[in-house]
Amino acid sequence: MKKILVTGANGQLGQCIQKIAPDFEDRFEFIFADSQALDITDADSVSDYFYDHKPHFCINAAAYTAVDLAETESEKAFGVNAEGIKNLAEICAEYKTVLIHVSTDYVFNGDTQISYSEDSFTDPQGVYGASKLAGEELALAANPKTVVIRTSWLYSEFSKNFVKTMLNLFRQRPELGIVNDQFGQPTNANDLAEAILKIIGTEPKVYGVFHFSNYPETTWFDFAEKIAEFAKSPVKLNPITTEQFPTPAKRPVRSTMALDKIEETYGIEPEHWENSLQDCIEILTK
Ligand SMILES: NC(=O)C1=CN([C@@H]2O[C@H](COP(=O)(O)OP(=O)(O)OC[C@H]3O[C@@H](n4cnc5c(N)ncnc54)[C@H](OP(=O)(O)O)[C@@H]3O)[C@@H](O)[C@H]2O)C=CC1
Ligand SMILES: Cc1cn([C@H]2C[C@H](O)[C@@H](COP(=O)(O)OP(=O)(O)O[C@H]3O[C@@H](C)C(=O)[C@@H](O)[C@H]3O)O2)c(=O)[nH]c1=O
Repeated sequence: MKKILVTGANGQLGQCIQKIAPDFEDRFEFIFADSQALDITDADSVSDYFYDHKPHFCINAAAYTAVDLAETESEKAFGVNAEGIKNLAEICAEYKTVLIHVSTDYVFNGDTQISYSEDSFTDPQGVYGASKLAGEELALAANPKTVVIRTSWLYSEFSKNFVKTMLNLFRQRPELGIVNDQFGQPTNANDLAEAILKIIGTEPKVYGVFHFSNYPETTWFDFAEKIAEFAKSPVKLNPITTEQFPTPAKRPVRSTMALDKIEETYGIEPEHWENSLQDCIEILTK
């Protein structure tokens, strides 16, 4: 039976993969490694882990994802998101392991009128995005069998994310200002987990960069409005500008990604973000 190693297994995406793994256990053996079991920045541990387990596939769900904190923790962000990925990709190349690595829409500068394709110009606006871009490049250079999946605005019932932050704030505050001039595509991490396992299930032969998210684009404000509606919250939301909500890291104004390549190559059809959001809110509010 082929083995799938999942790094960063206790993060948001890692937990979504753990949730659906039983559906695939007739075909694959899963090895879930959290940051304690396997620190991807420790090259010797990564090497020992691969020697012990010899996975056929490695899903890298390990990452440094604190967008604002990264501005003052650049070394840490690059340590995990670039050096850590290089360690994984190099060992994957040695064992002929397919690496499925997850990246972000924050590799783009957001200054666009059309959706970004996989080969669009990258120009990250902050340290997090720059570290993720470095990770993509290192992974693709070190291991020819690498699939990089860029996704955006990830949320789920697990870990920390915008949807859970909003639900918490709705309980604490009668009124909130939410930026309405940043556009992107929210993505339920459960849908991403399904997409990744679908790619693995087809024994991937096409490598490189792919985009995956829910669709179509929206703003953080409209996203928050839907969260409030589905959660039946009485909170009052006010649309504000980016200038009215200053943050240490600059976010892209419009990071909407085109999704046709993953559909044409792997038959993965994106879900409307409102449907996927509703599923998540049902779980979080029941
Ligand atoms: N969250 C989002 O909105 C988006 C995320 N992405 C990308 O999707 C992927 C998954 O993100 P998500 O699940 O939300 O991230 P999380 O922050 O929820 O999870 C990341 C996991 O990585 C682990 N980790 C951190 N450092 C190391 C390390 N050195 N070795 C091993 N594990 C480590 C963390 O463990 P611990 O907590 O113990 O440190 C944590 O469990 C990431 O690549 C991210 O960049 C892309 C777009 C949007
Ligand atoms: C909490 C809050 C945020 N905002 C704004 C700030 C920001 O522009 C936007 C999103 O805020 P957050 O900080 O929650 O999201 P952020 O950490 O920027 O989310 C990003 O995470 C990384 C990991 C990714 O890869 C990206 O795809 C994206 O999902 O909402 C408000 O306007 N009002 C609020 O009350």
